[in-house]
This record gives sequence, C-alpha cells and structure tokens, in this order.
Amino acid sequence: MARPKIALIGAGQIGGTLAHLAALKELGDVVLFDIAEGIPEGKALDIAESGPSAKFDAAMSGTQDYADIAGADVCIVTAGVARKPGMSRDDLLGINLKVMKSVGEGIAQHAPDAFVICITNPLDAMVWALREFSGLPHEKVCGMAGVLDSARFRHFLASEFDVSMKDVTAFVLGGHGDTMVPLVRYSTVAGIPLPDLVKMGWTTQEKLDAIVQRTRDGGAEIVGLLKTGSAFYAPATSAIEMAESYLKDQKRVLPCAAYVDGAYGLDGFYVGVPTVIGAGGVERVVEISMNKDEQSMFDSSVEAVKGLVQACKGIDDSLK
Ligand SMILES: NC(=O)C1=CN([C@@H]2O[C@H](COP(=O)(O)OP(=O)(O)OC[C@H]3O[C@@H](n4cnc5c(N)ncnc54)[C@H](O)[C@@H]3O)[C@@H](O)[C@H]2O)C=CC1
Ligand SMILES: O=C([O-])CC(=O)C(=O)O
Repeated sequence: MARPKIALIGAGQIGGTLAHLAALKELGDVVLFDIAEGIPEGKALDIAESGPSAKFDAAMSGTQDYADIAGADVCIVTAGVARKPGMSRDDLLGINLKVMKSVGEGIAQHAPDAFVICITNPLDAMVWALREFSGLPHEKVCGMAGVLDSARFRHFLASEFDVSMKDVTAFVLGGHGDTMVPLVRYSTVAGIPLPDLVKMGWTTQEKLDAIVQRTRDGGAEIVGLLKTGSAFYAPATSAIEMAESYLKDQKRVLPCAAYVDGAYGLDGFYVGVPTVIGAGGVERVVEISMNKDEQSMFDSSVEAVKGLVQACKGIDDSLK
C-alpha cells in the first residue's frame, strides 16, 4: 500500500518542524509548499539527508506549485505571517486572510479530499475563512490550538506538582487568544481534578490561578523570548498529534477549533471544543457541561472570535 501523502502549506519555522516530525514518525511522504523559492526544496532535502541516520523511510520534496500537492491525504497550513513582540495575534488578520484565500483555492483544486489542519493565526477566524475559501466539508477542516494550549497547561501543572506530564490531563477551550478558557475542573493528575488537589494541599488557589494565566499568555511568553517570531516546536508537535489521529483512525479525544453546529448553543461556528478525530475527520464534537463561570468565559471567547469573523467579512466581500 502506498504511503499517505502529507502536504505542508508553508515551509517556515512550523512547516519545517512538521516535516521533520512527520518523517521521524514515518507518517507518510511529505511535500512542502511555500511561495519562497528554495526554502521548501532546501528543507525537504536537508530532512531527507537525515533519513539514513534517523532511519526513516519517507519521500521529502519542496515546491512552489500547488499541482504537487495533488491527492494529499492531509494538508497542514502554516502559510502566512507570525507575530513579533508588541503585536497581538489579531494584528495578523488582514495579511493572513489574503493568504488563506490562495491556500483555500489551491487545496480545493488539488487536494479536495484531504483532512485540513489550519495553524495560521488568528487561528479561529483563519480556519473559518480557509473552510469558506476551500469549500471542503466542515468535518474535514479544523484548526490546531487547543492541543497546544492544553499541552502548555499540562507542562506547567506537571512542573508545579513534580509529576510526569503523562499523568496530567487538561482541556483548554474557546478561541486561541487572550480569552481562551483553561478548564480547571476538567483538568486532572491521574484522574484527580485540580480543585481536589488544592484541597489536598498539593498547590494553592493562587498558584493555580497564576498557572492558568501563564497558559493564556503562553504564546506571548515565547514571542517575548524569541523576538523574531513565535513558537514552533510545540505547535508542530500538536498538529502532528492531530494528523496522526486522522491517518491512523485513532479516534483521539483532542481539543481543536472545530465547526460547532448545535452543541454549546452555537449554530455553525468555528471555536475550540473537545472533539474526536478519526478517519472521518472531526467525527464528533464533545459537549461538556459548564458551570456559570465557565460558560460565561466561553461565551466571551466566542464573542471575541465572532468579532474577528466579522472583520474578515468586512475585508473580503466573497465571505459575506
Ligand atoms: N495555532 C497556533 O496555535 C499557532 C499558530 N501560529 C501561527 O502559524 C503561522 C506560521 O508560523 P511560523 O511557521 O512560525 O511562521 P514563518 O514565518 O516561519 O513561516 C510562514 C511561511 O509562510 C510562507 N508564506 C507566506 N505567504 C504564503 C502564501 N501565500 N502561500 C504559501 N506560503 C506562504 C512564508 O514564506 C513562510 O515561509 C503564523 O501565522 C503564526 O502566528 C504559530 C504558533 C502557534
Ligand atoms: O503566540 C503566537 O503568536 C503564536 C501562537 O499562537 C502560540 O504560540 O500560541
């Protein structure tokens, strides 16, 4: 059986890391697409030349031609611009919306059966726009953010409790911005919810609140340190987790920006929610019950994303 084909649209920091991880995990053959001449070709060749030492079998290629993504099983989109210190993700909306248009059209024409994972920011609005421009089925287009935000939350919690990250679970829902909602009640160490760990004296409410805030600011913390761009190792690893679940029909329960139609009181809207990802794409949106505070934080986050979607409609007439 032929290996799956993975198209990476954008061969920058995240795109290159995605290609490397996909090769190391032997998820399939990789095509890197970018408008910057030489970059996708150079990264593809460099990674291919690591194959004999890393011992993977995967073909790697780079291109500026959308025809080369033909028949891709998975497309992961990082094309566009990343923020620098002093900018918010939302400042990228105008420039990255134009990029989503060309990417959406390229995918629609050459890889209409692919499972598409958008990473480009501002994430929730960009995944919505990419779906609109591509016209692909909603369950085949989703956005990566919740896996990353939850991984950051899990990392901070594991450090605070001095336990393995493997035993920490967490869910971060809502939009991928300052309003994201780390769900403390649904986050656990070995199944023990965080509020119980406060009662058990493992941490204090103040420390937990600080970790929640650090999670919300997780992207900005890295931007402030790197200065030239934003995070790429953890974002790429998160998207690979989603792609693997699709390609291997693992049916992982992962938070991602999915099209929510009916659940959470939403009628046809992209925002971060827990989902099941399998061979059918986003096979299920998992609707969890929220208390008043959680619901109100989620509602504010949805409102913030709605504002960005409106802004997209104001920029591009074809989105109305
Ligand atoms: N959803 C999330 O959780 C995260 C999202 N991001 C976002 O991911 C995006 C990519 O980040 P990086 O890889 O660090 O940026 P980068 O600047 O290293 O790479 C972006 C690549 O896109 C290419 N590009 C620009 N316009 C294009 C077009 N029309 N078609 C094809 N390629 C095009 C550029 O040539 C560049 O190589 C940014 O928007 C960033 O904000 C970053 C981290 C996490
Ligand atoms: O903060 C950024 O600009 C990139 C991003 O979305 C993240 O790392 O969460």
